[in-house]
Amino acid sequence: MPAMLDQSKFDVILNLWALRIPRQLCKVATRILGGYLLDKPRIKPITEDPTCEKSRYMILSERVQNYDLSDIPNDKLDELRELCKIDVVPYALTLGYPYWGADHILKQILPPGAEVPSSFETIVKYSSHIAHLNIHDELLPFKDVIAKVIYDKNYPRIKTIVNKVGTITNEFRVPKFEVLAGENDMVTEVKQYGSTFKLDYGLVYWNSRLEHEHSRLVSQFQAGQIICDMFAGIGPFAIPAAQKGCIVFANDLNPDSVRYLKINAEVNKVDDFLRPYNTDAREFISQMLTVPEHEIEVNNTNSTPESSEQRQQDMIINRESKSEDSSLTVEVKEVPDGIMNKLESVEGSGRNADASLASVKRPSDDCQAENGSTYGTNPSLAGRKKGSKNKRMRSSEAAGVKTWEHVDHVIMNLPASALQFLDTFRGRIQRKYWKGALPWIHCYCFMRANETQEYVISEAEAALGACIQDPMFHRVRDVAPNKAMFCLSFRLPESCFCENVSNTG
Ligand SMILES: C[S@@+](CC[C@H](N)C(=O)[O-])C[C@H]1O[C@@H](n2cnc3c(N)ncnc32)[C@H](O)[C@@H]1O
Repeated sequence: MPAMLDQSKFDVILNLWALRIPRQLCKVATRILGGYLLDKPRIKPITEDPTCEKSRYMILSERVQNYDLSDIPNDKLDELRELCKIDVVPYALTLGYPYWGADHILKQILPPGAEVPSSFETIVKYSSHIAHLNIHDELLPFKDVIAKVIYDKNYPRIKTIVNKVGTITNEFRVPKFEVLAGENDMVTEVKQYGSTFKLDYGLVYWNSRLEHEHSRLVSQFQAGQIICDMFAGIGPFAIPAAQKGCIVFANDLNPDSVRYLKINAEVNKVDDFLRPYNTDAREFISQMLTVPEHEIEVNNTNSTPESSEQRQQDMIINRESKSEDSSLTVEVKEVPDGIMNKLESVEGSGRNADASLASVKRPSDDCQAENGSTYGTNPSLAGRKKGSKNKRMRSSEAAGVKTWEHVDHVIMNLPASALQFLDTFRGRIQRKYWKGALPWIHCYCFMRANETQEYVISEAEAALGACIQDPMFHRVRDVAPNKAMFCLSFRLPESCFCENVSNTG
């Protein structure tokens, strides 16, 4: 319900002077009176003359206080008198509710000293938006009037005003909202860089303030790499990664998030590059990294252990059968050149560890040949060629990918508890089947003012049961005065291979 607001309370009446000037001379008179005309935002100093069609009122500024215009220099008045007869009239200007900004009005409504809710998160909805307020407890009695003012002052850009109710306690990280003003419609559409996201703001997690972080992390991925997103939400990492040509396995426990994730994959035309899952993150990683029974059987019937030559042969056969199956095709975007970052340069050193794969053609090999730099680590996708414009591919890129053989990056954006999920990697990967370097883990976490990076690393190491080499911290944003969100990136330690740990979970 719209709050009652006596708008006349905000009227301020300015008693000014105006000059009645023939309409056709207003332009010249404006030049002469420069600095002495009314100068207020959104108010025109030239207005209708209610008594005559052929003339206009030129409203003088507050500094002109006298009827005899003695506040205006004589040379200006002389010039004006040469132009026409000067006719001075009193002019009362009312600055009312429509004139004032939300900040000015709220300052008058709220108790003295109260912090005026000046900023709010805006969720874009084509041309209109949802404004998400975070009204502090002491201002809750004023929530309706605050919402009404913000609505009035931002309509039609903003069509719905919501306030977060209570703290987020549910595992899906979805805040509870109450609609305070405007349409009760939480389904919206957001654009971030080149991606479009549909979502129901009342059912799924969304935070526009992470836009830069989504883009920062995805900028470190290369086309053809395999990405696992354990807490994908509606896809703000997964969709842009797939748009870049990565093969993305994206999971979320919230069925509504997964519903929108699928919609967004379609909207952005990347459903061939993204496979959605709706399960617990531990179960998801288990599915991704555990070698399936049938693979083990196939492997056991062949000579055991599989030789590196056989593995290479398998991959070449895989690749050939992929390219033969061209009945369903999609177009693949060209991969931008010249992307080389810190992660990749570190990656280059680890990748060569698996020399047995050296002769298998990889996307990275193509890059190497062209740039002399080393990208990517994805033997499963051998044959995807950087820069091969409009190359015809199988319709589902994710279909043939064996994630227990290789994953390049794992994203863990559940800052409140992601560190505790790291135990799921303990002894999960079988060295015998794994190809190339171990994945990069990007684990989001909160750090309070009294906590240190060393503390966070010790938590991560305790969960992993392994020592982390060269951890990298990136400060994402401050979430409270004493609390910041970080991204901890590191290469999964070799000691996480299942042969090395007792807990093979
Ligand atoms: C902080 S949000 C991040 C969403 C998205 N990655 C983003 O950056 O906007 C965390 C997500 O994890 C999901 N989630 C919470 N617990 C989970 C679990 N045990 N397994 C899988 N997903 C979970 C929530 O539903 C939520 O969508």
